[in-house]
Amino acid sequence: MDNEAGAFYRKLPKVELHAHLNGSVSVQTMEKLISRKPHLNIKHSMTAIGKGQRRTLDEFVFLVFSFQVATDVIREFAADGVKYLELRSTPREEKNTGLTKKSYVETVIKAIQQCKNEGLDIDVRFLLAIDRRNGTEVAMETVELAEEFMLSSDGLVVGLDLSGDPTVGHGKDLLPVLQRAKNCGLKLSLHLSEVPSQLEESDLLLNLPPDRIGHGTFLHPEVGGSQSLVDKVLKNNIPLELCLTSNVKGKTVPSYSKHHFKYWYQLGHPSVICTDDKGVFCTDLSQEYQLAATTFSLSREAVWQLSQQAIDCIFGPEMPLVLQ
Ligand SMILES: CNc1ncnc2c1ncn2[C@@H]1O[C@H](COP(=O)(O)O)[C@@H](O)[C@H]1O
Ligand SMILES: [Zn+2]
Repeated sequence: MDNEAGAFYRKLPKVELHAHLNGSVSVQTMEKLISRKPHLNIKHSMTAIGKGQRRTLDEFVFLVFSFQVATDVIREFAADGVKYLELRSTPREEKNTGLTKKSYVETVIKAIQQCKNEGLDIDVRFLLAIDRRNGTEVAMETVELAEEFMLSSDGLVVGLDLSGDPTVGHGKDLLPVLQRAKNCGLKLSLHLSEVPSQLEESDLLLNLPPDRIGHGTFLHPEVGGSQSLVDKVLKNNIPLELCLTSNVKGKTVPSYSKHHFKYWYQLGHPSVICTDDKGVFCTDLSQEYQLAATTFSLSREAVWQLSQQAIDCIFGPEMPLVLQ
């Protein structure tokens, strides 16, 4: 990376709207936990994400050290010039240790507050994630938890994410749960058409409509989607969260130049550059902006506008700061 350009992207004030907490844990954090807690015999574990084995922190270790892990992740985003961050994570529990889903959410909230108290120049909000692999009942529990925290977290919990293996389950089973969440004021960001041939599911979920779309890789006709799906997205002006490295490394997109960023950006549709899993995919938001700029020949002015436009897509009630 050329230094002057690298500095520009790092200094650029940025908004990150699609970051899974566990997938955002850096190798440095993993190494730190390993060296500080040798008795725990912590190892990196390999997790299948997309079509490959990726390095993530062991689930048990992640849960036990979730406070340190979350503060590290937030500090790293802040150091990368991210001024507003929405983290998403699946509430998890560990019966043997008494860690509950509720205490997990509280821990992440405490980490957010700790970073605020330290005076870090970043505003953080939290989306609870529904893992589609866990079925409708768990999804409903997650919505109830999100409702509870929306009222008790001083506005830190703002919505829900739908994620997990996109080939498992069908969105139609989750419609009532998602509708309920929407009715009570939770914002919805849904992983949609992350893999091909999900036209029916995407169509149903777009009728909600969601407040933002994660990936939307296969919505447009050129890749087997349809014009009517595109029209729904445009009509409802639903922003897309686009993660270049994640999609190329996850092999849902053949190359950077074929990334669907081009399609939506050319339409003038709100397209927000995001990292997805910065730890897993060894990237950061500056790098993603730089990749988008070099791949699609964006001027610095255009890059600036791209990062400014992301402010209109946040779930927080208002942008408490002016990006400048
Ligand atoms: C690469 N594309 C992706 N597609 C779908 N779901 C993904 C994902 N990347 C991550 N996750 C979801 O995020 C969880 C990890 O973060 P948390 O443990 O919840 O913090 C994964 O288990 C998966 O459900
Ligand atoms: Zn994702």
